[in-house]
Amino acid sequence: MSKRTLDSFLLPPPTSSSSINKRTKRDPPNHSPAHVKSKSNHAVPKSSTKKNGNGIEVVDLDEVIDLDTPSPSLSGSMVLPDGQGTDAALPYAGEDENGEVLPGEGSDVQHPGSAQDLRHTSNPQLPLDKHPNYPFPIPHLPLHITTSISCSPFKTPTALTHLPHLDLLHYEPYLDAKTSREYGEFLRRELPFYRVEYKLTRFGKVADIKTPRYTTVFGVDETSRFTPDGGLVETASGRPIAKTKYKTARPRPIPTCLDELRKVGFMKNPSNRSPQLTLCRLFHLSCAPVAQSVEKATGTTYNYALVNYYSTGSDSISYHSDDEHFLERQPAIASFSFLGVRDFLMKHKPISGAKPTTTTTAGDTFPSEPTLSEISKAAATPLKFSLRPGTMILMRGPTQSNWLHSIPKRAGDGGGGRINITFRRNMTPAGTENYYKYNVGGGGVWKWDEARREMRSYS
Ligand SMILES: O=C(O)CCC(=O)C(=O)O
Ligand SMILES: [Fe+2]
Repeated sequence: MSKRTLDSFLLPPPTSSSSINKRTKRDPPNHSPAHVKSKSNHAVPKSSTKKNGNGIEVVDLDEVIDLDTPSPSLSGSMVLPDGQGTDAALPYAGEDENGEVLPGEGSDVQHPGSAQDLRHTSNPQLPLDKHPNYPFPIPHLPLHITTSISCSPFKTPTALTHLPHLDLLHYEPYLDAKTSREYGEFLRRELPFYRVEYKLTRFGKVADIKTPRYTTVFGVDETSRFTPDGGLVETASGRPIAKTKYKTARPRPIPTCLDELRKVGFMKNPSNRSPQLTLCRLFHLSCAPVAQSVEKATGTTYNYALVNYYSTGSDSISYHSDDEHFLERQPAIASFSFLGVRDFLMKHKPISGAKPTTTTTAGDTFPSEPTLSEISKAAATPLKFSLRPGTMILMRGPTQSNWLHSIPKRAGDGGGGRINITFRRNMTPAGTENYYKYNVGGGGVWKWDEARREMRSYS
């Protein structure tokens, strides 16, 4: 989420329909996998519509989506990535600020969190990465998790296109239960998280915003994409980026992150600006296998991964849409859930004005052009998904520009904490700034304490 998306929640939605449903040359060449089960043009069964505690009608999609679809046989239908079998994680020691590889052994690093020996998380065949200015060993994603991810998706997705401007693939699940649990635990245990605070000026008043969840982000830059070997970056070919100010495809410095690291003593040598590369490495090792799998499954490329951790039921994200100008025109956003189960609500933005034409990415057409009353119904009747571990939702086509989504607060511990990763394709430097500002930005540094099973503050 970003300030802009928060604004788009607080402000009345745009009334012009001119920005809706026009496909441009920049749109990704989405394809619909042949095995997608379509729920397009099907009315939602009445029995799935219930009133929630506030008397608002909610369509419970768990009763609409067929959860019992047999999985593709792992020998017959698995999606094998190119180069499968070559482990994503190679021995690596970090880099200096010029991108030179640093020696991996002999570091005299003192670990503020040294009680945590993270060795068990690593692929036993590979040495741990270290970096003199980052206090934790940099683990490799265990090989069995990488291998299992490369055999995903585990189930065929259901396409939901039965409501105006909705174009969504629902993988229930995308990763099998064991892989989901181990991967979710790996991400929670190994990634640095932030509790971002920022000021928001609205109508002349400045509000102090405290983001009600833990966040972290990994991106390469807007000209690049994840690489199969978990290495640094590879410039995307054939995609001209107008006015890019970056000459080389390298991870960006993350000044706010560096300041935080310095403040809390993560950096022993402040003149060395390399920790961000180390963190990029960590993210790359963690996320690249999933990014590659989902690129293959959905025919879209990604260059950013945003991670949310909802530690209790009080952590949440309010209604917003991810339709910022720095994403592609009709962005495809792949959203994964791990560990605790939380509700995901979606509702159509209230639209006034001319009727838009609707064609879904899957090529289906809404049976008739949606009427204003169909749109208002979709705006007044939220859809509810229970996001279970391993689930993936791909929101694409006109969905982001027309629908809002949220993870509401709920009583209790939020299922023991939930991890969410969204993969996105950022097109401009402004997107990079935005992502780092609102997902790393100001506010404290946190890391999971495995012994106490809670987030630990390093601020
Ligand atoms: O946690 C989720 O499933 C949603 C996260 C989200 O909407 C976002 O990060 O923009
Ligand atoms: Fe979102």
